[in-house]
Amino acid sequence: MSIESSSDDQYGELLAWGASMGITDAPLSEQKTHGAGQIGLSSLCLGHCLCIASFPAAGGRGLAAMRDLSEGELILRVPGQALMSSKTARQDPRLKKILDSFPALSSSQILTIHLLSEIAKGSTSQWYAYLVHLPRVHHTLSYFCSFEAEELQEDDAICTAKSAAQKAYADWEAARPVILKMGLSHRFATLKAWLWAAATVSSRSLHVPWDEAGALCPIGDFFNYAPPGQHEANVVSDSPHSSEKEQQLDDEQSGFGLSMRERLRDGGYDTNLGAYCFYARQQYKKGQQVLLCYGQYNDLELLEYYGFLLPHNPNNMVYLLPPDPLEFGHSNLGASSQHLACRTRFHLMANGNPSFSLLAAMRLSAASPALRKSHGYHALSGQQLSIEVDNDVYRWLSEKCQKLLAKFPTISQEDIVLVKILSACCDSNGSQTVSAFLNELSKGRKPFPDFIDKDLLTYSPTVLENVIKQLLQMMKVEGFKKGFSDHTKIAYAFERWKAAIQWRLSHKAVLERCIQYSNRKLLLLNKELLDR
Ligand SMILES: C[S@@+](CC[C@H](N)C(=O)[O-])C[C@H]1O[C@@H](n2cnc3c(N)ncnc32)[C@H](O)[C@@H]1O
Repeated sequence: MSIESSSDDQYGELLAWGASMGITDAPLSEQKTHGAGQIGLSSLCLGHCLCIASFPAAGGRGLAAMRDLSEGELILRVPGQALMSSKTARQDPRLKKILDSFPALSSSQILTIHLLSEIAKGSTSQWYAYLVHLPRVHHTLSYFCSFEAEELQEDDAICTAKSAAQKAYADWEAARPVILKMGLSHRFATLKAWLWAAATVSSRSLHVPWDEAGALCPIGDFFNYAPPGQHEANVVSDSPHSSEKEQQLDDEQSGFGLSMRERLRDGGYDTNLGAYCFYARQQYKKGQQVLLCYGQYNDLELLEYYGFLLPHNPNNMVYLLPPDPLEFGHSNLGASSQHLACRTRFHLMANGNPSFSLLAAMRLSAASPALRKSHGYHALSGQQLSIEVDNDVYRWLSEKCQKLLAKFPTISQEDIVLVKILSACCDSNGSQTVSAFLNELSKGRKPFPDFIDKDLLTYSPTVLENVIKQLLQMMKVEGFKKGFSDHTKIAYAFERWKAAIQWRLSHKAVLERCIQYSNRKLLLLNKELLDR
């Protein structure tokens, strides 16, 4: 972690602007009221308990604790007047007039247009000091080209990625007349500008009660993400008993849906204070990164809305439809059970265990009609119906996951090697080295230059051959060759490709864990049968 001190030139203007807007990390007791706005004591908005810092392994730029922070402490306030939302969009009389003649635009479209219009104003925008520090690049699913979407390798995920790109395109087409009517220069009306602005809104807006698109929150949007259940992520093991807490989360989520997400957020707009308030979700030591929970997301959602993946996401899941009773040679479920099937969510959790609802549905499907009628309620309360039924359930589950894994065009080892190569390419400073490597590959030579980890050679020749095939296939992708000499373009394309591979790897890992879990269950069940 490197702390970029608050007086650092790079953020000096932003921090001074923040203070002038009333943004502050000072305690409420140190707050002074000055005219209509609330101004912090300092000329800079950070420095009491937070500072901007760099965390290359956990989100890049973020906020660090400048002193020990205690759980629940109020650590940052961003007054309503500093936020950018559809409300402030309508405070611009020109934009308001045009927006009024396009009533079909969604809140997100309005916020995206507002962002583009403020950027077009340059230094005359009231948010200028904030806007110049927005990231230039995003890797959300809306940026994925068809090749990158297909590289997710799983039908639902591919469909999600393609839909995200299509939706971004459709949103742009509908918003373009507004942008043109605003008289913004052509570069603000391009699809490229739209994708960037929409991804900025998606990855940085925070929930506000008055608008479903949320609001852009200067300084508050420097917090990087930690998922709810982070602690469980650290203890995820393949032990069948490690899932109790996750099971609880799963059950609670099924029961309360969105309200669970609400509770897990550690910041929110406080109408009494008229400010977005952020609280420390745990104790932090001086220098530690202070994180925010944006909500509960699985890996695909993180990629879709925020453009990144966590190394271990305790909330990842693989959706899995339960078997039809016919697969066990039984008649169909009755109407009430079918109702259950429609209502509940079936998935494997990050540790590979089936969710409560999936297990219940599998047990009902595997039970004979007579057992289902007499003891079906046991399944609905999470209990075993019989050893034989569980035996069928876990055999089905293990085989199902093996079949799903076999459908993927690459195996996990190949994905791991590809990720290593792509990471090395992205991390390598020398664009020439990367280009030279790709050139050699395209000529049929298969070198592994120095910047690529030598331990790759410990993988089997078949794995390496398949990896080379994948790299060559990617190089044929339209548009890639055009950007061949542009290292930045290649690096971005590699980042997205790497994210797609990492996504499928974590998806496969859940299936692999489920196979191990089911097989362990089968061993235990067989032992129970023998002991009987
Ligand atoms: C609200 S911004 C957080 C601040 C951001 N790092 C910045 O430099 O402005 C959200 C974005 O930060 C990155 N990010 C946040 N948390 C992350 C994490 N735990 N790991 C990797 N990237 C993360 C993602 O790119 C995400 O879209």
